[in-house]
Amino acid sequence: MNSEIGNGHEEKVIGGVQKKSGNTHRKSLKDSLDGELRGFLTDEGQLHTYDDLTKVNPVTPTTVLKCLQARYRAQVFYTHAGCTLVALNPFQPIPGLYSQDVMKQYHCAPQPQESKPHIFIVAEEAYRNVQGQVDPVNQSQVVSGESGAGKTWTSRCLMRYYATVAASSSLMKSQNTVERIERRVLDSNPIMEAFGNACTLRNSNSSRFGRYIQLQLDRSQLLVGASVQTYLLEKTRVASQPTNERNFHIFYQMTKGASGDQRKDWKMLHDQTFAWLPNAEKTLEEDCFDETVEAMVHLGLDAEKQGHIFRILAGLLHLGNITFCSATDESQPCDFEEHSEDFVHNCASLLGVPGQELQTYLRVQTLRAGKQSVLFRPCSLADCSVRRDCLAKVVYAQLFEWLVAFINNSMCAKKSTWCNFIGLLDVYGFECFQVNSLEQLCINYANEKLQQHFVAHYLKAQQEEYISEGLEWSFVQYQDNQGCLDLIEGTPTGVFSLLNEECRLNRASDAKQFRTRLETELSDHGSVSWDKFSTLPHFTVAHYAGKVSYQIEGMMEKNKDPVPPELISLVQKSQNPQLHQMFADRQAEDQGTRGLRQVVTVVSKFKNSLECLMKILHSTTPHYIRCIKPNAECRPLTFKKEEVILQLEACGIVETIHISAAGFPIRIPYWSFIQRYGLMSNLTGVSQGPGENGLAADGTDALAPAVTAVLNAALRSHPLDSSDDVASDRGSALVHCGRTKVFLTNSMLELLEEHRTRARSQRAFTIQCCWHRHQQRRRLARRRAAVLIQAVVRSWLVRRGVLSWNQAATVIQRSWRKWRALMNTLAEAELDDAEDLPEEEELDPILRATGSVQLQSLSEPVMVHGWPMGLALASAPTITVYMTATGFQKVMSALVCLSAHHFRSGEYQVETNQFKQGVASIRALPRGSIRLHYQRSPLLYADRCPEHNRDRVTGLNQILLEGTGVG
Ligand SMILES: Nc1ncnc2c1ncn2[C@@H]1O[C@H](COP(=O)(O)OP(=O)(O)OP(=O)(O)O)[C@@H](O)[C@H]1O
Repeated sequence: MNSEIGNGHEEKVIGGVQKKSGNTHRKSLKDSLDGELRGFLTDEGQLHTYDDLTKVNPVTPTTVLKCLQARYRAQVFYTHAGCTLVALNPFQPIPGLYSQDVMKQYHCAPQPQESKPHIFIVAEEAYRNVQGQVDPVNQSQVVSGESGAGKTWTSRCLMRYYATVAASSSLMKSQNTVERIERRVLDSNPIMEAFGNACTLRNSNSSRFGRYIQLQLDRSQLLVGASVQTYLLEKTRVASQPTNERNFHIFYQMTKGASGDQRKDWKMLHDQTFAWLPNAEKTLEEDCFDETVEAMVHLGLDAEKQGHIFRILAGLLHLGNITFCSATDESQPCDFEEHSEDFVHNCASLLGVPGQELQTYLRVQTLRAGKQSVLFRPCSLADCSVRRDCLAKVVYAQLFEWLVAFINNSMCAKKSTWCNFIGLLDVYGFECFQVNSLEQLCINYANEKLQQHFVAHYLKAQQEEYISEGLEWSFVQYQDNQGCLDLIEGTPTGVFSLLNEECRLNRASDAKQFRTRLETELSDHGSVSWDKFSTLPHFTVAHYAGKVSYQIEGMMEKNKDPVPPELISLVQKSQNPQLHQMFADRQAEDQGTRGLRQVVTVVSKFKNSLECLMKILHSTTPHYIRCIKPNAECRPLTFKKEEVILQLEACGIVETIHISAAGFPIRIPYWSFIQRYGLMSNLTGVSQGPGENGLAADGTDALAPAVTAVLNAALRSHPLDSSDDVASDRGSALVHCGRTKVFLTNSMLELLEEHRTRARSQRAFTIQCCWHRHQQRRRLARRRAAVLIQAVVRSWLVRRGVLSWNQAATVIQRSWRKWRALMNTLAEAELDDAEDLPEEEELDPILRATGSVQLQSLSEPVMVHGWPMGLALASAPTITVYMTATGFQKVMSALVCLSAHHFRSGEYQVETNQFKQGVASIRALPRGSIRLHYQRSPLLYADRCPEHNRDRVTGLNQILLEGTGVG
């Protein structure tokens, strides 16, 4: 990246004009602090990270410039400067900087201003202001800067942003309308640029007109329409182009992009050259005919209308090739040069006007003598050229105006459908050339007006507010340009008034005479000066951005902008419907206005339209975007400090920075302050609305003590110095309490915010504790209630269970008793038949004691309880059974066991004599053998083994067998 610093001449002379770059700027650039201290205050390595120029430390033009340069080097092109956005032109497309995703990102951000500085922040801020309906709801964005700084580019980006944002938030129903309007708004750009832009020395796509675009939004902030207002088209360019510059793009587009048929129609041969198309060999990306035609189609300009328009333009090109030569007889009109005959003919044919009349009126002036008689006076050679140029200028200007009206018709919504608007003002920046004339005076006057608006909005408003709030603060002196404005627009002794007066006097204009008049009338004005030694009459105006010297010669003629009436009548006869329509309207207009005031001069027209614009601006919330051209050669990524600082001063950024940084940029009404920060000193009880609290006797808001308490609390939170308060030195440097507002520096605001965050987190903690306690209590109470309910239910269930068990037990007992009684009876009856059992004393005492049956195998005795005895028997080869039949159940068990084993075959031997019958009695014989007497038992169920599959030893049997070692 290149970086060039100027050599700091006392006075920089640009185009014969003294720019305010001398002492001031050199001082600005050298007002740097001592190197070590500067290094301590500002980390130069981090300069590119500063998003706001008012935050660099210390805020001087030098550091600001360095910051901008560092950011530019890091390819960061947008930086805030207080309420203004500074946009540096990269002079090369930056991928992804304006993509749809980036637009959506800014649109959806909760706090867009906290994102990286971007043109979309300004766009979104304006859009949200409309959404929030904060007064004044309508918004305007003033994009300014010198030629080539990027104003048109920025306006295009803003338009694309709104088209996207409005479309993205639209409902399906309105999608078509939004797309249609959005498309049309965007399509108006290529047309306006083709007809209104040209390649100049300073910018290859320079807008030669100013424009104010109004984007109309409905209640839901959808884009429903748009309108364009244009200012001061540089129509002289049609007929005369400054050296090395070009005509309007549309002419080159036509000659380069026309088809064979079109060329034929427009009478343009391939090798045809046109005097009004200099530098035609230069090919620019703006020479894109197809794009213009496509946009025309989208906007509703059909092929027929386009044909008429292009024929008019081609006619003008042929007109430019007409040249004159003096007639041999001086009383006769000038002659056409030889080659011009064809061009006159072509021109007449393309414009659809009678060829003969065109030839006449280009060279002859008609003078009315009374109502009837008309005199013809041949024009001088110079006048002939002037008349030719006049015709071209008036036709082109009228065509441009018609196009703008057509675009407006196709985009503008009905007044009933929109309620708010966002306006984009793209105006030419401050201009000063070698030779400056009426155009520059008008342009610089417009810039003065806008600067005043800026000053009124920001700088002046700040100062006035400080004063009205009783704030004692040494202000940075800003340049009030009211003096300069009075010089230009003042009545009756302003430049414009005197110029108009001169034009209305029906006499030949004399520059020297007018200069003397100006000098006499304006001698008291401090903003005008005269170079007594200059040969050319001129006057020098001290504009806010520097001194500009205006040449008086030709100014009056330009102001009158006379159009020979015979030429107007000629085009009114045109067979070209477009041309005819354009001038039919003009006639009505001219007649009406001329009736009221003899001459409507250029400056009075311009002044009126500017006043309307200023009225609109004053009724809206303004946003400022200052485009900066980092180098005059339009080289990518080249930053020239000297050129940038001039522009920063010219657009008032330096003043903005000073005021923002030195003063108290934040001001909050007392009531709002208490609302936000009252919690820091437990002032939450303050509930009055704004203004309800009234003012104290000295005009101070009655909330002042409360505010002071909050501020003191914040100031005393300083870890090192807790004795600070509002009145202390540190306090008064950070904050000031006005009559109704608190004025804060950024650092005080940060301190307050920090304090507030802490206070809020303390409150949040307390609330959380209370809430947890409350939750805990509720949980405990619920648990207790649940336990109680469970206890009651369980006891009820137990009671119910016990009751049913009791009943069941009673039933079982009863049944059991009944059954036992029955068994007893049966057993008794059975045992009555049995033979005598051995005496009790003969039994083994063990058997008697245990009540068990002992099965004596040959190897070892086996004790068997209950029915598994059968198995034991089965596994013993020879068995001797001793039984103590102390109970009937035991006997029955033995019976069951013994009855079971007979189903097993072969492995053991049991002596039975009644195999198929049940055991009727058991006898233990003295020799150790057992004798079983079977008979059918009435207790059939007792024979049954619980195991159905008697062949297998499973379950308890298995366990028992294992336990006893059987098997
Ligand atoms: N943000 C940008 N990114 C890339 N290139 C840019 C940007 N802004 C401007 N340019 C380049 O700078 C050129 C000049 O910009 P633009 O035409 O917008 O200037 P201007 O201020 O409107 O000039 P004028 O007053 O002469 O119309 C553009 O053609 C474009 O090439």
